[in-house]
Amino acid sequence: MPSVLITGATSGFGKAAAQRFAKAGWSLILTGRRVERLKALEEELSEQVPVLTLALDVRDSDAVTTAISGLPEEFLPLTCLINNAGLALAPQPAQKVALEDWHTMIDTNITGLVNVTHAALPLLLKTGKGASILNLGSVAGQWPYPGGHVYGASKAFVQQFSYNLRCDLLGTGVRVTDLAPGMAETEFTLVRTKGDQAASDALYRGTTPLQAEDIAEQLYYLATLPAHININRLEIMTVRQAWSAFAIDRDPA
Ligand SMILES: NC(=O)C1=CN([C@@H]2O[C@H](COP(=O)(O)OP(=O)(O)OC[C@H]3O[C@@H](n4cnc5c(N)ncnc54)[C@H](OP(=O)(O)O)[C@@H]3O)[C@@H](O)[C@H]2O)C=CC1
Ligand SMILES: O=CCS(=O)(=O)O
Repeated sequence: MPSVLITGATSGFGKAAAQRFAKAGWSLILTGRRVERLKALEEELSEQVPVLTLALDVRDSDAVTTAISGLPEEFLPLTCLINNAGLALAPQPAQKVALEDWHTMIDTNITGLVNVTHAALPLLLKTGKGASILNLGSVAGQWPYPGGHVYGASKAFVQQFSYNLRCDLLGTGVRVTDLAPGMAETEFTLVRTKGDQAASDALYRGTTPLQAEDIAEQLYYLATLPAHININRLEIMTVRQAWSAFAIDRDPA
């Protein structure tokens, strides 16, 4: 039975991915900080497949290394790592943002992802052919927009780190993908606005955002491709989202 390690499984893409991989019979290693949610997910899915939950903050490199290096034999070999835990904060312009918010995004989206990858690499290399690292990037990593500042930059890191990993893992059979979604309705905007439910509802109202299940389906597709195929980057948007024109600063008329 293949096993998948999913960071940020307590909500959104991570939770939907746990449900999707469980449906296909994969063993699940699920992480996140919210213990109650992990417990609820374990209760829901352990009737279908073996589930191991690890209450982890991905920013804590010692905790990450200890947990992943000590995975029980029952959950090995590790076939897929989904580096999903992440967040955006402070949608205001850069000049109005608290430095702490920038640090939180860097510590989570960059350092956290690197911590988990470093700890899981020995296990994935042991699995070799057919193993995958699926990194949650974002359209924000490629396309700038107002208020994107450190969030977009952190996702650009995810893309380049994914590509560079590909170079080093050549010959090992381990695949790496930067999965880059556009607007998707999860708790993402609630977190970004520090709990402003009205702002979150307003963003998704009157359109058709991607749903967590859409991304989970892509993750499952990527993890189960024939072992000789590596999709380097997969950018995915709702058909109701596209780019916009350059902004121009003009003199008053
Ligand atoms: N929704 C969107 O529009 C898009 C989202 N993304 C990316 O997809 C990923 C998932 O986002 P999404 O599902 O939408 O958002 P959610 O807010 O719904 O889920 C985020 C998950 O990340 C976990 N997480 C956050 N910080 C930490 C931390 N320090 N340690 C461990 N886990 C953490 C949360 O768990 P807990 O709080 O329990 O720790 C939660 O399970 C993120 O990387 C995001 O940047 C990319 C493109 C589009
Ligand atoms: O990564 C999230 C999608 S967006 O808010 O940057 O469009």
